[in-house]
Amino acid sequence: MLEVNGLVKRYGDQEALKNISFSLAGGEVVGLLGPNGAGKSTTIKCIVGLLRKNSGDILIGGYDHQSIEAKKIFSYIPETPHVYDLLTVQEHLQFVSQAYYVTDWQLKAERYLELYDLIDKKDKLGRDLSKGMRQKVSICCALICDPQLLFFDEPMIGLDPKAIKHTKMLFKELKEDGKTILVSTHMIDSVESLADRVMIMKDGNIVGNDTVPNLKANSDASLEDLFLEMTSDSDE
Ligand SMILES: Nc1ncnc2c1ncn2[C@@H]1O[C@H](COP(=O)(O)OP(=O)(O)OP(=O)(O)O)[C@@H](O)[C@H]1O
Repeated sequence: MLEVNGLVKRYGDQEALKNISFSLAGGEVVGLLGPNGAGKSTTIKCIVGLLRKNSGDILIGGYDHQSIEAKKIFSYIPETPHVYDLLTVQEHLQFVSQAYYVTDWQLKAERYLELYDLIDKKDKLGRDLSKGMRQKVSICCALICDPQLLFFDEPMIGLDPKAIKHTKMLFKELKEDGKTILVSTHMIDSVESLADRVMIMKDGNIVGNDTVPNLKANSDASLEDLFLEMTSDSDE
């Protein structure tokens, strides 16, 4: 479903991604972990085409990631949600649905709006939404087009406990439906319970890429301890 080969991204002189390669099979849920500045958001932004890569190949569903065919397959939930100031919550869902030719969007919209306590906010304009509400709208817009592949960049940030609970539930549902998910997060516990595999980044490299049981093999350490060990600087 996703193939990343030799991805390099530089910001000026700084090499934020140092030739990384990985793939996601269809139906896999993969957690992307790493300390602040490790390169998680840069990786996701390069894949979804928001940042121009310096080199490397990225294929989504076998298509170049910049192609329309690839863009039909995935949704992206950014770290910082962007909404349209002058569209209401309901209009966001209608707009995305029409762009993606979703026919039964009203029913789906109702379900997601209800799940995220947005029913009574559906006529509120984007510019009047709180950060958490914007994040909820962003998630609802991504889900309504029923993508095969989803990229979540720290989806829980800004959400209230109820929304976090429902988002975890949605992850389970998406996994059961065979969706492929790459989720960047600092919530190690959630990754441990939901992800088939974990990729750990440090300084623009992938320093760990395996299932949680394999990463833990021959060790009594928790995933959190392993993460801290793999991402520590040797002089610490
Ligand atoms: N627009 C930018 N211009 C210059 N450098 C950038 C830019 N965006 C990110 N970087 C740098 O690239 C590196 C990777 O940043 P990135 O945002 O991908 O990390 P991250 O793993 O997502 O971090 P966090 O957990 O804090 O969100 C960091 O050193 C960061 O300072």
